[in-house]
Amino acid sequence: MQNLIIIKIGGQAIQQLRPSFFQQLVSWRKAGKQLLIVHGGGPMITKLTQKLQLPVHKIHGLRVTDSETLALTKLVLLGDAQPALLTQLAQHGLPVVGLNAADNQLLTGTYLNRAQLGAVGQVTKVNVAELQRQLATHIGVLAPLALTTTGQWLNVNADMAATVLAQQLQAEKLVLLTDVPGIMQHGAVMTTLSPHQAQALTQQAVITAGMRPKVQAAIQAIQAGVQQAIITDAIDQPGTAIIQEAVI
Ligand SMILES: Nc1ncnc2c1ncn2[C@@H]1O[C@H](COP(=O)(O)OP(=O)(O)O)[C@@H](O)[C@H]1O
Ligand SMILES: CC(=O)N[C@@H](CCC(=O)OP(=O)(O)O)C(=O)O
Repeated sequence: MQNLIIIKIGGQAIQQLRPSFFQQLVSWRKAGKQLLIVHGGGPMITKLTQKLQLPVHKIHGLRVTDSETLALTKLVLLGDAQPALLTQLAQHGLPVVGLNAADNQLLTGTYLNRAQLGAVGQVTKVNVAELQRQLATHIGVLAPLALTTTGQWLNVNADMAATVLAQQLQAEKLVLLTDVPGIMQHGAVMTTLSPHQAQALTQQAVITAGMRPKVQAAIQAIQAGVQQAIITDAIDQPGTAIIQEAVI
């Protein structure tokens, strides 16, 4: 889908969307773009987990998800984060549809490392035809959950889910909208980042925590043929563009 833009919105970012975000969506739609939003909700999941005095444990930005945490994750993503986003989009006159893995087997997944991470998954199959049908008329708002072939729910990092979708739907652009203006080094935003630089900065612990899966996801998208992958805090700001390694 050459005219498809996929936007991943982090949980923090959902709560601080600016008027320019909605204006950009309106103008993309006028220009004939199809839009799919993959939403996060990590901070809200953490808040509820802590409120219930359950442990929060992350490994390289991925939430270790036992059965209680999985139940809370589904509750927050489908009962709080997604409706919060749908309401804001609808208030700006945008046609939206809320989606999740269980709608016509939209996202199928497998466990990433069950022994270490519990019910954390990766998306292995996308029901492309169903998504194309929905996106022809609506802005899709999709939760980062997948279902195994035997019907087990999996918690998927939203950046990773957005990337697989960008690959499988052959999106022209992937925007990872977060709470920082881009990848920072020495207090400044890097305008571009290559896979080689990303590896070095991760080893030097400049890129840490939730930025790790985000950067890996953006690299994977570019390497799979998505033309643009951007990490930014505002949809109309350049942020950090992930670029292919220069050929010497
Ligand atoms: N080099 C870096 N540049 C910018 N942010 C970084 C960097 N390394 C780690 N981070 C952290 O990554 C966070 C973004 O990841 P995350 O909290 O998972 O966001 P989101 O919820 O939007 O997916 C930033 O708020 C910041 O704390
Ligand atoms: C496996 C895993 O870590 N899943 C994420 C899913 C939500 C998410 O990615 O939300 P943000 O984009 O707001 O961080 C989590 O449980 O936090």
